Amino acid sequence: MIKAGIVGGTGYTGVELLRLLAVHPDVEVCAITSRGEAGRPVADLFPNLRGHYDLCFTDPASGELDKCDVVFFATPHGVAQSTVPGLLAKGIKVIDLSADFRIRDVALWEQWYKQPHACPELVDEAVYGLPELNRDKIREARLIACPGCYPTSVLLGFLPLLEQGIIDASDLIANSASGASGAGRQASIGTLLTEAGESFKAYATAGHRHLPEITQGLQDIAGGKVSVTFVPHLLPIVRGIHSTLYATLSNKDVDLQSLYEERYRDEPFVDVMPAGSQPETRSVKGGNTCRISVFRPQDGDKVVVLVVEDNLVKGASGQAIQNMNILFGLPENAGLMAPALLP
Ligand SMILES: NC(=O)C1=CN([C@@H]2O[C@H](COP(=O)(O)OP(=O)(O)OC[C@H]3O[C@@H](n4cnc5c(N)ncnc54)[C@H](OP(=O)(O)O)[C@@H]3O)[C@@H](O)[C@H]2O)C=CC1
Ligand SMILES: CC(=O)N[C@@H](CCC(=O)OP(=O)(O)O)C(=O)O
Repeated sequence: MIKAGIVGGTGYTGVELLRLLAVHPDVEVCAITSRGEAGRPVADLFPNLRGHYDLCFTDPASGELDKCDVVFFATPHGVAQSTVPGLLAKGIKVIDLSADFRIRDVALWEQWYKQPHACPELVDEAVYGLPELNRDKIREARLIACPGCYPTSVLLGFLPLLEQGIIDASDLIANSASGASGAGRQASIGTLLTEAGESFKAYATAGHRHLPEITQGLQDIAGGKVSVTFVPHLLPIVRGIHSTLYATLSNKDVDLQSLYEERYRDEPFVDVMPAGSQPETRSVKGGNTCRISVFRPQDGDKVVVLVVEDNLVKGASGQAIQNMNILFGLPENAGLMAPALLP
């Protein structure tokens, strides 16, 4: 039985990890931290977990994490990097849901995240936790940097086209939208029902911190320079990411549907939908599956890729558990097989 710890247990990705791990056959959660709720039973704060956990929150500095085999960081940026070196030195594996170790160019990370990096020496060692791209490296990792929810959708959507080199990589467009839970439980006023409800808007249009992560990932896939325009939007829903991706085909003779079906045929959590499908976020709510459909409107030279995922599952906690399964040699879908919740 793998002993898991969670730092940041009172947040949305933290409680999502608890929900998913509650039914994981090979994992026992033995520590979950909160600075403000230490001593309080987890199920007090999250009644959906009653009957599943007898655990109480502990302070992050309590030392409880030392008895874990793996620790998940479900914390804001800048938190994991101050604790990770000590955990790794004790032989504990780390799976970080924050952006602390995703961007290899530390100066670029510091520019976008507006803080000095506390352990730049670990950035090059960290493995970017997108299984569909890095499964073999994840298997051997000590430190895994889970992708952001938007980057997960954009990278999986563009991946087959860039791998085959059949699009102009100098002019990619990613129009993405997220449910309000993407901002986290301690979010700003902007995601309150009274503010976000019955409305739809773009944000960070001048530049979002996912741009360098998305660019790095697309360039890793393409093996060369990529230029992408990324515009996030806020949806008046709780969960869900919808990305609409645009590119110009440099080769119009490729059967796009077959290309996507072939590339993702053996991927347990990428569903290439039948030609002409319109993926909906409600079809992935609570599940770890990312659904994709691809179009070439009017048989022209543009390709449009539609991608949906649950930002808290494939976009965060589900993908983190998928990475843990790979890391510990477990069935990759262990604890992740429940279908999405619909309606
Ligand atoms: N929400 C989403 O859809 C996604 C989020 N992410 C990333 O995952 C991480 C967590 O996000 P999310 O769950 O939404 O965030 P929340 O704001 O919901 O939760 C943050 C958690 O971190 C804890 N925390 C805050 N500061 C510290 C600290 N200094 N030391 C220890 N714990 C701390 C808080 O616990 P307490 O105050 O009780 O100690 C809280 O439980 C973030 O980096 C986010 O960017 C990634 C993909 C998707
Ligand atoms: C709606 C909303 O606010 N979404 C968040 C995305 C959260 C996420 O993906 O987490 P990382 O910051 O770890 O990448 C945002 O735009 O910042």
